[in-house]
Amino acid sequence: MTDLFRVDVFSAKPYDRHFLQEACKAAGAEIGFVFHDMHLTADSVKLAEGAGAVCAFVNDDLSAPVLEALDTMGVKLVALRSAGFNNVDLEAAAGLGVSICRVPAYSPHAVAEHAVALMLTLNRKTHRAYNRVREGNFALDGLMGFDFHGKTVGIVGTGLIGQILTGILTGFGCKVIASDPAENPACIAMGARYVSFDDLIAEADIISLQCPLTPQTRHLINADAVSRMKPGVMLINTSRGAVIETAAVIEGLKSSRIGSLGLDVYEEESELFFEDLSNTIIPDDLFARLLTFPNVLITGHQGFFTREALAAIAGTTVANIASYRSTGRARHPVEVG
Ligand SMILES: NC(=O)c1ccc[n+]([C@@H]2O[C@H](COP(=O)([O-])OP(=O)(O)OC[C@H]3O[C@@H](n4cnc5c(N)ncnc54)[C@H](O)[C@@H]3O)[C@@H](O)[C@H]2O)c1
Repeated sequence: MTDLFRVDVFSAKPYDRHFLQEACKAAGAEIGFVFHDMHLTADSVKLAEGAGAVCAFVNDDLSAPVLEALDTMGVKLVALRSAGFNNVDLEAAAGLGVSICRVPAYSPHAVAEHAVALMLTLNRKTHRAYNRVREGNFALDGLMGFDFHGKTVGIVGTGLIGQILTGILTGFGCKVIASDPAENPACIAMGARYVSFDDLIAEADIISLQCPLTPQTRHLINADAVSRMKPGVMLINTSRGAVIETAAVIEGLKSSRIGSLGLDVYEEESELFFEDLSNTIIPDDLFARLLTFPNVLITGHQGFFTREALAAIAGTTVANIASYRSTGRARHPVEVG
């Protein structure tokens, strides 16, 4: 056997194993993956002893203590299988000389289409209709929706995903307004109008969050923002959980200021998502409260979960690692600033 570069993959699900091994084979990369089901944490990091790199996902802990432990073990590369990198202490990584890389784009279509799935389901209540019809209940009471055509959709963050979402929604005949510190000409060309965040939340019938989690966007949707939204607004979050302050949207739902809420991400999701907890008691009371609302639809961070996206994530991850091995620099590094 040739000299394989050992990469320890944390939070590894069967689909991660499959797609990473396929990508490795396709690229002819000399990588030996070691898969761990558990998250990367200050406790589990010791499993990476002897590895050349670790490969991590959205709920893995890459805070300073974990990075220091990796550095002490001689692990100098963290390959993220995600676009977002809010779970990494970049300053600490830079100080230690631990390289971080990510998958900047895999399938923005996957996430944009999932946001639309949440919107359409909440609006036309197909999740409730499915159950009713199976029980022989063909009554329509409570299932009334509205036409998307002509409605104003506010997209917060018009990068790769926000741009695809703009195209889909303008195709529906929606008016798209957007807020983003960097205007995207492709969105303007499709008819989007840039406004301030304050104007967006006041004008939109549907608000969709597509920005990264940063210190500026943490709890962007707080009690004050909710109080300035249109009564009955639909709020969709497929970005990162902590862009929304959960307690504030619960109050917004109770007062009916928020008419419906679709979440693919949740601020405390690392304790919940990606695991089968159906035989356990969920200790998170805010999450449990969200589940009681008929107008709330939650999916467990599955926006990225398409065949095309998983193949692209694995392909870019393998390319990042191979490039780091041959040149000392990953193909898509994440750097401070
Ligand atoms: N649910 C999922 O499975 C899933 C999958 C992939 C990505 N995501 C999330 O979606 C986010 C967006 O992904 P992307 O590929 O479109 O990223 P991107 O970097 O292409 O676009 C992000 C956009 O947000 C803008 N932005 C930054 N700060 C902002 C602010 N304060 N207000 C408004 N806009 C702001 C940026 O200027 C940029 O245009 C990722 O950061 C990630 O957190 C979720």
